Parts: sequence; structure tokens; C-alpha cells
Amino acid sequence: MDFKEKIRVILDYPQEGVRFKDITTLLADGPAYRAAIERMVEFAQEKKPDIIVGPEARGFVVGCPLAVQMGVGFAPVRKKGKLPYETIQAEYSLEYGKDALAMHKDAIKPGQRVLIADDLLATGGTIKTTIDLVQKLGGEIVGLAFLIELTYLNGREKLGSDSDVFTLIQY
Ligand SMILES: O=P(O)(O)OC[C@H]1O[C@H](OP(=O)(O)OP(=O)(O)O)[C@H](O)[C@@H]1O
Ligand SMILES: Nc1ncnc2[nH]cnc12
Repeated sequence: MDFKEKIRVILDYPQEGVRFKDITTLLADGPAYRAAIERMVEFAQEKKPDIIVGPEARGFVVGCPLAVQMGVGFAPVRKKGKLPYETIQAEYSLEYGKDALAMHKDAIKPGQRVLIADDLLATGGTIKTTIDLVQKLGGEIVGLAFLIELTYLNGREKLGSDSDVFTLIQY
């Protein structure tokens, strides 16, 4: 399947100079969405994760079906102020802005094998921050899976050379 053909590219959103990769067109296509998740499952199964972690909001539409398909749990990473229990937090910057991410303190048990999933790897800021949060909680990162990688933003360089990264579509 040509997954790239399912992605809509919007110029100058949310600010000038950004070529926004809109995944809603892929999500609306049932067979394409399922096939994309299946490809991620193939990668993820080999890593034998105990739990999937995904950052709000688009990380949920990738991470949750992955977790359900694999029969493992899912732990959300949310923008600050959204989680009700005790949290740990870390600041990060994006291709277009700044924010802070948070996880519940008990979301990961020490020693758990964690696979991180998101829709898109751009500068790597979101995933680097997610990795830091998971490691602070004692989790072991066993893999990183994305639908899309924007290779021209060099996000992989932030992730550490020993990170096992899967991306379905590259720009
Ligand atoms: O590699 P980076 O430069 O960190 O960029 C990638 C992140 O940016 C987008 O999320 P965004 O923060 O726009 O939030 P959303 O999922 O709630 O739309 C995307 O879903 C990734 O999580
Ligand atoms: N160019 C882009 N398209 C979609 N999501 C993004 N998140 C960060 N950069 C992005």
C-alpha cells in the first residue's frame, strides 16, 4: 500500500513555512489505518513491550490501537495540567512552539519494557521528552514507532544511537 498517498500536506499551517502532514485522511480510510497499525505491530511485537506510551493527542490514535492489537497496556503522556493524579513533568520545544509534558508518577513500573508510539517524528523534542519521562519512572525503552518521519528536521539525532526506531513514511 502507498501510505504516503493517504497523507494530506497543508502548506503554511499552523504557521508560515511549515508543511503540515495531515493524518486525518489516512485515519478516515479504514483499510489504510488498519494496515498502518499492522505494520507498526510487526515492528513492536519483536520488542516484547509490557506497555505502550504515546503523547497527546495524535500519539493516542497510533498508540492505543497498537496496544489493543498487542494485548498490552497504554500509558498517556499529556500536556501539563491535564492528568488528575500526581505527575512528573518536563519542558520541550516543537517545530512550532513550546510546552510541557507530563505523566502520572505510577504510569510505568520500574523495569517495565516500554515502546513509545506517535504519529510523527519532526524535531524529536516530543519524543526525547517522552523518553526522559519514561526513564525517570524506571522504564526501559525497547523501541520507538512512528507513522511519519520528517527526515529534514533530523529528529533521530536527538534520540540516541541505541534507539530502535521504526517509521512507516518518510519525507
Ligand atoms: O518531533 P517534534 O518536533 O516534537 O514534533 C512531533 C510532535 O508534534 C505533533 O504533536 P503536537 O504537539 O502538535 O500535538 P497534537 O498531537 O496534540 O496535535 C506530533 O503529533 C508529534 O507528537
Ligand atoms: N510538519 C508537521 N506536520 C504535522 N505534525 C507536525 N508536528 C510537528 N511538525 C509537524
